[in-house]
Amino acid sequence: MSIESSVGKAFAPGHITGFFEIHDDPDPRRKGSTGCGVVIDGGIAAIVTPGEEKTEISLDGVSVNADTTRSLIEQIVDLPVHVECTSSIPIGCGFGASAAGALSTAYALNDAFSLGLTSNQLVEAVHIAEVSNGSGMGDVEAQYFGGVPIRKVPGCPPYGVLDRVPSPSFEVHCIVLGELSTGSVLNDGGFMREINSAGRSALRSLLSRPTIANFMELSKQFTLKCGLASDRVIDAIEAVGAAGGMASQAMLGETVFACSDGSVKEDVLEALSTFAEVTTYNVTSCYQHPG
Ligand SMILES: Nc1ncnc2c1ncn2[C@@H]1O[C@H](COP(=O)(O)OP(=O)(O)O)[C@@H](O)[C@H]1O
Ligand SMILES: CC(C)(COP(=O)(O)O)[C@@H](O)C(=O)O
Repeated sequence: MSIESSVGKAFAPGHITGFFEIHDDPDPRRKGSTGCGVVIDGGIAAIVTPGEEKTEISLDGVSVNADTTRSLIEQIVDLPVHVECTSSIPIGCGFGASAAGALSTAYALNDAFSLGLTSNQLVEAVHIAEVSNGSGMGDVEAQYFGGVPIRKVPGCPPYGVLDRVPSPSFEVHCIVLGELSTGSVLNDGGFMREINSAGRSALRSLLSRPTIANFMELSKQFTLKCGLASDRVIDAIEAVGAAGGMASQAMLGETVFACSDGSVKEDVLEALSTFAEVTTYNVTSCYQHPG
């Protein structure tokens, strides 16, 4: 395919982190987070074409800086490109949008320009872009792994080690109450001490009982311990609990995510909808119930 006619298209899913711990390292490939979250069917789609004088990125039709995506592009191509992103997740609200935007762009560039890179190589480039911009620490590994990824060892392949909470597909219901900048939290030493100690003990407990119910409970305890939750986030989490469901804060966002047994789903949706509009996503996981 000639450069003039190259078009690449790809989609990458969002990832909601329930709890995490940051591990520093001078090597960006080894720096990252451990923790657990859910990969959802909403995410970011990218269409890539050759650019003219300079690289241009748009998000839902508006021209954006998109520093993480820009650093990713600079690592894998040396010509200007045009990237059109379309998002079905909120940006800056704990859905891993920066990683989803860069990962979909990476796949689309690989396709458009026949770069011949493997998935692991693309994930590595996105991971380096995320870590060096401070926009995420482990979302991209989770997004490429799918389901309910447990990040046991930080970093991109071959350093990071992942596993999954085994579960059939299920729904998560989300409300967004505001934005929270990932960078500002990661740079706050006070928050990070609480986060790291709470994240470490949550991972240990999850590995001794890897179920969705335990993941939700540990995520809630993490939220309460690390001191990031606003009163409204805590009120919404409690309202879901009172309706018979389980909820926690999406890290790092002013967002609440919830799941429930089918029997109380309507009550959980009603409780959440008193705070904000509810969006439901699907989490595809390891296996199906036989019926
Ligand atoms: N391709 C992209 N699509 C959407 N947002 C992107 C993209 N690349 C970088 N970003 C940036 O990512 C930032 C949001 O990331 P962050 O604050 O980590 O929140 P989250 O990842 O939870 O959405 C936004 O400022 C946005 O401009
Ligand atoms: C929690 C966070 C550090 C940030 O997540 P987000 O705000 O969604 O980019 C994530 O990247 C992780 O490593 O778990």
